[in-house]
This record gives sequence, structure tokens and C-alpha cells, in this order.
Amino acid sequence: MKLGAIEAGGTKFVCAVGDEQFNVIERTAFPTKTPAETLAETVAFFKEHPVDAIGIGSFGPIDINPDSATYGYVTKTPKPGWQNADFLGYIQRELDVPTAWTTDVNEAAYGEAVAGATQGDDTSIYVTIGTGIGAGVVSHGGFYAGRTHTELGHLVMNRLPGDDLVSVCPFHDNCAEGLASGPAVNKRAGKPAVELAEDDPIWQTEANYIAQICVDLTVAFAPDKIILNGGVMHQQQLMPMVRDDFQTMFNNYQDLPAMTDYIVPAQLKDNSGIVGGFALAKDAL
Ligand SMILES: Nc1ncnc2c1ncn2[C@@H]1O[C@H](COP(=O)(O)OP(=O)(O)OP(=O)(O)O)[C@@H](O)[C@H]1O
Ligand SMILES: [Zn+2]
Repeated sequence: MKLGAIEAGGTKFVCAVGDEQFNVIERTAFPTKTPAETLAETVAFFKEHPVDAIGIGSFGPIDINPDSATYGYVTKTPKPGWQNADFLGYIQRELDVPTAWTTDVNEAAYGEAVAGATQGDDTSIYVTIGTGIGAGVVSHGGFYAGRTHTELGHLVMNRLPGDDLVSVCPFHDNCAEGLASGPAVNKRAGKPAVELAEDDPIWQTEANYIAQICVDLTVAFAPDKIILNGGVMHQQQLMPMVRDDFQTMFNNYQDLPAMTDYIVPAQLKDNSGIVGGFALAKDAL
């Protein structure tokens, strides 16, 4: 059995073929261009490397309601060309294999839950802090979803005194993505964040916002574990700072696991999404 995975990001697409144990056999990545170009490139990869099913995790917002006329579409995205793009339908028409369709962060959350840091946990959350902020909630083998998928990157933040950054989110002045995404940190720094010293006060601000995200996720979903991943988390000093700030803010409101077992890095690193796609593909068979 060959399993296919698509991790569709706003910046790049990753396509991969795996075996039943989720080992990667083939993998390719290419920049996200127009839907016509990018989906054709995706289909070409899977025509060259056929699979029995494909799990897709896409940037969004996406339509995840199977009863909707636009199920499988990317919907109201600011990404040029992708508004109302029939992503899933195109893949199904061209490749004719069973598919699974969810958000990019749900896919990654699932990968970590089946084969990574949150294996064995009933409820787990995967947060990425990169170009955007997003989070996927896996609970009892499924994804939390309501009217539509969650938009946890837009949780409202308590703005820190003295932080006058103009939010990078076009919709919200005080949301997580607007104040704490990679572009927000770069903007606050006035230069690429990688050039900041490890002890720059900007990391205190960043850790505080990430801790706020974790507190909100904790009270809303009562997860067993929260994974923090994404480009910004390459800053190794952040994780302990986030745990400290979390404990101060949460103030022992509930008994939680030790912080080092509660707020944790991803285990599969760059493969969380792809492995999640394989697992979703297997489920779809
Ligand atoms: N070492 C680092 N330190 C600080 N910021 C970083 C570092 N590496 C990457 N970033 C920031 O992370 C962002 C890129 O995130 P990531 O590498 O997760 O890619 P992405 O896939 O584009 O993000 P997304 O998952 O939101 O689509 C950029 O804004 C970049 O400035
Ligand atoms: Zn926002």
C-alpha cells in the first residue's frame, strides 16, 4: 500500500509518498503559485508516483463541511488567486483515489498524535508559529470542528504595556498572529528576527504572547499536551520562557502535567504534516 500526503502551505506545497509505516519514500516541495499551476504540479507528482489514497492538509480558510456546495474549496483567503479554488475536487477528478481533507495544522497535529510527541494522548494541540499562527486540536481520534474549522491563530491577546506594534493581521489589532507571528517579530525588531540576540527583550514579549495562547488553549480544550512548532520556535530560548510565563499566568488553576511534559516541541519536526497526511490517507481507505 502506498500512501500520499499533501501539505499545502501558503508559501510552499510539500507532496510525499509513504509506506504503511509512514516512512517517506518520495518527497517533493515547490512554491505555492496560482491554483492552476500548483495543483497541476501536485497531480503530476502523484501521476509519476501513484498512491492508493491521499491525505490533504491545506492553508485556509477552507470549506470542511461535506454537505456544502463548496466542500473542499479554499474559501476567503487573502492569497492571490486562491479565493474559492476547488482544491479537493481537482485532486479527486485527476487522481481518482480516496482522499481526506483538513487544515494544514490539523494534519500536522494528527501526524504528531499518531507517530510523534502526542502519541497516546486523548486530546492534543499542535501550534505553529511561523509566517502565520495556527493550531489544530485532535480529540479522541478526530479534529475539533464547529460551524467551520477553528481559527486559533486569531485568539485575542492582552497587549503588553509598551508594545505599540501595528498588528500584521489585516483584520485584528490584537490577535496572536498579528502580534506574535514571524512577520510580527521581524516588524517589532525592525530587522530579521534571526539577527536579534538571544536575550533581546523582544523574546520576552514573544514568550508572553505564546504563553497567552497556551493558557487560552488550556482553558478552552483541556488538552493533555500542547506542541509548539514553526519557524519562530527555532529560537531555543523561547520554550523555557513560555513555560515560565504560562505558569505565572495560569496560576495553578488546574493540576497539569510537569511543564516539560505539557508544552513540548514537535517530534517529527518538518514531517509532522506529511506523516499526518499519510495517516489520514490510511484512514480514508
Ligand atoms: N530561527 C528563527 N528565528 C526567528 N524567526 C524565524 C526563524 N526561522 C524562521 N523564522 C520566522 O518564521 C517564519 C516562517 O515560518 P515557517 O518556517 O514555519 O514557515 P511557513 O511554512 O512559511 O509558516 P506557516 O506554517 O505559517 O505557513 C518567518 O516569518 C521567519 O521570519
Ligand atoms: Zn487576526
